Amino acid sequence: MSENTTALTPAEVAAAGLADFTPSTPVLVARYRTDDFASTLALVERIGAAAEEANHHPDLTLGYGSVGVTLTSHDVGGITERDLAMARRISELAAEAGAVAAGD
Ligand SMILES: C[C@H](O)[C@H](O)[C@H]1CNC2=NC(N)=NC(=O)C2=N1
Repeated sequence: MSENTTALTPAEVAAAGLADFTPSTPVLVARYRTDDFASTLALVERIGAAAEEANHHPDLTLGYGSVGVTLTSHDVGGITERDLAMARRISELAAEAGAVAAGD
């Protein structure tokens, strides 16, 4: 396999000594389509309440007919069980709201 199709390990990336670039932390991402801004805002409100209850917060991108969700555990710089649990909860809330996950 050529060197252009082999995934580098984090150590190999670090050893590259790149000047302006750093590896990003692993994240979970989802995108949900909604009917309009008001329904997106209502879903964001419910996601926010769940995040406050769990004390584990996603990054959200709110749009007219969609919301983007990114989950990672900032304190450890990676994906933890907290992210998996919040992803499951957000999927439940989106389904209850009739929001459709991109790719579905
Ligand atoms: C002080 C507070 O408990 C921490 O900052 C919590 C808040 N919500 C959080 N959310 C996420 N995604 N990662 C964290 O590490 C985190 N830490």
